[in-house]
Amino acid sequence: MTSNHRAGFACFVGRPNVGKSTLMNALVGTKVAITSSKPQTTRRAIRGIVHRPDAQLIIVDTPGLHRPRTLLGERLDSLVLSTLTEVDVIGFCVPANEKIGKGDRFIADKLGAVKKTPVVAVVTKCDLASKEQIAEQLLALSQLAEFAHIVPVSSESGDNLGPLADVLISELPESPPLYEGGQLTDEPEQVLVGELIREAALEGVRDELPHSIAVVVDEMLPREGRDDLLDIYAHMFVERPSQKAIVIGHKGERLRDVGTRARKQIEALLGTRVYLDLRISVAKDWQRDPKQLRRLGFYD
Ligand SMILES: Nc1nc2c(ncn2[C@@H]2O[C@H](COP(=O)(O)OP(=O)(O)OP(=O)(O)O)[C@@H](O)[C@H]2O)c(=O)[nH]1
Repeated sequence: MTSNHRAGFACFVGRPNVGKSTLMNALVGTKVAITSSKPQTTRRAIRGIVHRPDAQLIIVDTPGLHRPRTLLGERLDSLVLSTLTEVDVIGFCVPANEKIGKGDRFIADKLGAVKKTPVVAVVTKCDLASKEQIAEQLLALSQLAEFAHIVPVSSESGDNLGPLADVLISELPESPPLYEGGQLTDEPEQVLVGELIREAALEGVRDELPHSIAVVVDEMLPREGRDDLLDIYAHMFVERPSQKAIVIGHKGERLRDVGTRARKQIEALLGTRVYLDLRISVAKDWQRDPKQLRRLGFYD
């Protein structure tokens, strides 16, 4: 590995419907490569990873930025702001075919407060705008705030996605890859869902059981007759009965809590309501059994 390999986290913000999800998917491609993560990595839901020989760009989800009308809205906002300070670069998305409005200005103001994180303005949906419109939008953005870069793209045609990745990567710190490469999966969602459950289960007990929890997602299927609800059946494995007791907690309270937190993260990731059936079993000494390890999704 070369010494100037870069790796880090990016997130995309912007009004609803400006093309954030489409852009993230276009950058990452259809397949998501995730295997075991190294412990220092983010707690946020991972949308995908751009793997290149020279860099690893990890794109995380941000909860929506809203104009706060309620206290809850304000709390949500501070959550968003804390996410923004945890990433290495922020992509601020504005569509090429709509004039900059109040909503965009509100978000730009918020981003201005996140001094430490560089912001790249991304003009999305350029295939829907004329050259003049795109030029106007670039100018309007340059007058709106101080951006590290301004990049016009189209997720639809793929125009300029490579240069956008270059620019985002240029803002990442020098670092070896944070996630193991290799192992492409056809079931990225299933793998991601397993990661989210494991993260939720580890929260608060990381010191006691750092590497002793594995998660297998057995099945993910839409509830019959409903298109807005996904049933997920997952299994957590620990190595010993004493660890099972820790994860379950007093009267099952902790396990319920893990389920609720994981479910919320999964819903945010998949954009659908989720029913999560989460079981826990003891798989004796799974860490020492290579076959079990592979089955549980560990490739180290
Ligand atoms: N023509 C065109 N349409 C696009 C492009 N990017 C996104 N869209 C469309 O714009 C709409 C909104 O895109 P999303 O990616 O869902 O937008 P979003 O910002 O993630 O929306 P929220 O999840 O509501 O925040 C969808 O209908 C996309 O198909 C693009 O580059 N060109």
